[in-house]
Amino acid sequence: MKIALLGYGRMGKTIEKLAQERGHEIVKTIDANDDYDFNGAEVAIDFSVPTAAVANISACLNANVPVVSGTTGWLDHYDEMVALCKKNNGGFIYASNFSVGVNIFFELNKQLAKMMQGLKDYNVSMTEVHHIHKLDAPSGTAITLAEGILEHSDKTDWVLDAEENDKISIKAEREGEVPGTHIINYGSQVDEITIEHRAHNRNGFALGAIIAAEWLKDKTGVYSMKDVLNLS
Ligand SMILES: NC(=O)C1=CN([C@@H]2O[C@H](COP(=O)(O)OP(=O)(O)OC[C@H]3O[C@@H](n4cnc5c(N)ncnc54)[C@H](OP(=O)(O)O)[C@@H]3O)[C@@H](O)[C@H]2O)C=CC1
Ligand SMILES: O=C(O)C1=N[C@H](C(=O)O)C[C@H](O)C1
Repeated sequence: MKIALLGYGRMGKTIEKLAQERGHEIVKTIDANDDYDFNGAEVAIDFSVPTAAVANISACLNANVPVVSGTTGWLDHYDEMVALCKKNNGGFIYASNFSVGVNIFFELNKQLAKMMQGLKDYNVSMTEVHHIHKLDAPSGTAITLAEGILEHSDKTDWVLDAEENDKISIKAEREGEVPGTHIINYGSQVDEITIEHRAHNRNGFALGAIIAAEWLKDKTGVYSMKDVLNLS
């Protein structure tokens, strides 16, 4: 498969290595100020920066190149990208986290939220820990986890680095080179329940994005990682 990489940083380089090991060819890498010549790419993978994602995804869809995006921090514009994909009859997948482990954790989180619904003695909160270079907070994964809890909770929203009774408090910590840790806690006066996902490196995110690209290559439509992994 011929792949174009938008964003050639930590994730772009990890994806390049794993994609080549799977027999794929990186035909183009696009960083800031590079032109959008996709050089015959059959699929594009965008792991860039929050301010570039919309332009990058639009350029792919306008060039009829199916696009997998893992960039976080731009989701206010998600509906616009969905509309553009549909208008162009293109292919598009966004996921806040492409690792198989986190996608299972997303489902576990929803199941736990369902079980805790109505148990007023417990208060839910979340902590995410990432490397000091990360531009956005809270992480995209933390937002997806919060949305999963909100589906089964009396909480009305999430709030970053603050405590409000009717909101899920998300604490964002930045520490060294941590690849990504997400912790959900239900605490009461008598005990607490904690679930945690800890990435050991970036390979899980990268492999998931490549699997998504292999899956999307000949498809049109807007999909999620749940479709790719066939999670019920
Ligand atoms: N969904 C998921 O599974 C995961 C998502 N992410 C997300 O992916 C994104 C990238 O993460 P990471 O690789 O660690 O970040 P990096 O900062 O290492 O890489 C980002 C790259 O994008 C480049 N860039 C800047 N502007 C543009 C532009 N206009 N077009 C194309 N590229 C551009 C940067 O270049 P320069 O340095 O020259 O500015 C840099 O090379 C983040 O949003 C992160 O949150 C990360 C891991 C997993
Ligand atoms: O910036 C990162 O590194 C990561 N970003 C994603 C996010 O914001 O959730 C996924 C992963 O946690 C690593």
